[in-house]
Amino acid sequence: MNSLRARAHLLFGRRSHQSLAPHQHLSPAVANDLVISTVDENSGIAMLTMNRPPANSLSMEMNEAICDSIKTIEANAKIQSVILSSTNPKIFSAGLDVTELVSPDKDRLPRFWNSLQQVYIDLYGSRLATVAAIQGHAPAAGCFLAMACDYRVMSAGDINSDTKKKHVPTIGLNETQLGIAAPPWMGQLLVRTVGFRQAELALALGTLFPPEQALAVGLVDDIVPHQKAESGEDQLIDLLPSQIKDQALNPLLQRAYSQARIYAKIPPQARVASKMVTREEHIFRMIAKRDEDTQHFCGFVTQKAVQKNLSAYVEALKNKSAKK
Ligand SMILES: CCCCCCCC/C=C\CC(=O)SCCNC(=O)CCNC(=O)[C@H](O)C(C)(C)COP(=O)(O)OP(=O)(O)OC[C@H]1O[C@@H](n2cnc3c(N)ncnc32)[C@H](O)[C@@H]1OP(=O)(O)O
Repeated sequence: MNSLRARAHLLFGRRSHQSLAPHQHLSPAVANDLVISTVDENSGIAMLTMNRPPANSLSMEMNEAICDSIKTIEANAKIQSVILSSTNPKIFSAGLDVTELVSPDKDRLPRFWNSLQQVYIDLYGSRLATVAAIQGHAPAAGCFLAMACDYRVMSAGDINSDTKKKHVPTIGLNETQLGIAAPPWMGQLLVRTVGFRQAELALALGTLFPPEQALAVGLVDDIVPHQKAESGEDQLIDLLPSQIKDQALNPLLQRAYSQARIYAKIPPQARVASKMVTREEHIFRMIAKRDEDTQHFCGFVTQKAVQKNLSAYVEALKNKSAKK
C-alpha cells in the first residue's frame, strides 16, 4: 500500500469492498465463521466478534478474516464505532497461532506474516473508533490486537460458580518467554501505550499483566468487575451475535458499548483527523519497512535455536491442555 492509499484509508476509510445491505439497520450475524460482524446503523455501532475456537489464535486465515470484517464495516458510512470481542469468555485472543511458526511452510510463512502486518495497518489505521472488550487472556499478538484499538476495557476476572475457581485474565507481550521477540512495530506500540520504561521492562521480561496492574501501567483504560448487571440495553442485546447473546448483562460488554457510543457521537472528521495525528507516521513507517520486516521475521523464526524453543513451547501447551 503506498502512502497516499494509506492516507486516504485513514481519512476516509473508503474501500472497494462489498457493503452491508443498504436497507439493513440492524444486521444479524454477517459471518465468515472466524469472525462475526454485526452492525446497528441507528446507533452507528458495530461488533466484531472473534470466533476461532479454542483460543482465537491468529492463523493466516484468521488475520484475513479480521481485515475483511474491518473493511466490510468501514464500507458502511453509517458506522462510526466497533467493539472487538470474543466468543470465548476466558480468552480474548491467545496471540499468533503457534502452529504457524513451528516447522513452517516456506511459502506460507511470509504470507502469514503479511496477513498480521495487514491487521496492524487496517485495525490501527481504521477510520472507525475501536473498543477492545477484553474478557479473557490477551497474550502477545492478542495484546497487540487490543493495543491497536482506541480504547481497552478489561474484565477484572470472575469466579466460576460451580468450581469456585477464580479466573483472572492477563495481557502483555510475553514473546521473550517463548524465545522470540515482538517485531519493532508491535514493541513500539507498547512503548506508545505504556511509556518507555514500563515497555522496556515488560518486553524484556515478557510480562503478562493481571487487570489491576494493566490498568496501573496504562495498558488498559478501564477494568470492570464481573457482577452481572441488573438490566441490559436492547440496542446492545440486538448487537450481540447469537453465540454470545446470553452476555447482555455482562458489565464488560456494557462498558465497551457505552464507550463505543461516546465515540460514535464525536464528529467523525474531527475524530479521524485526531487519530491520524498519533498514528499516521507509525503506519507509514511500517509500510515502508514491510518487506524488510517480513524477511527479518522469516529469518528469525526459522533459526534452529528459535525453532527449538517454539517446539518446546507448543509441546508444553499441549501437555498442559491434555492434563486438564
Ligand atoms: C524480531 C523478529 C521477529 C520475530 C517475531 C515473532 C512474532 C512475535 C509476535 C507475536 C508472537 C505471538 O503471538 S506467539 C503466541 C503467544 N501466545 C501465547 O504464549 C499464549 C499461549 N496460550 C496460553 O498461554 C493459554 O492457552 C491461555 C492463557 C491463552 C489460555 O489458557 P487456558 O488454560 O484457558 O487454555 P489452554 O492453554 O488449555 O488452551 C486451550 C487450547 O488452545 C490452544 N492454544 C492456546 N494458545 C494457542 C496459540 N497461541 N496457538 C495455537 N493454539 C493455542 C491450546 O493448545 C489448547 O488446544 P487443545 O485443547 O487443542 O490442546
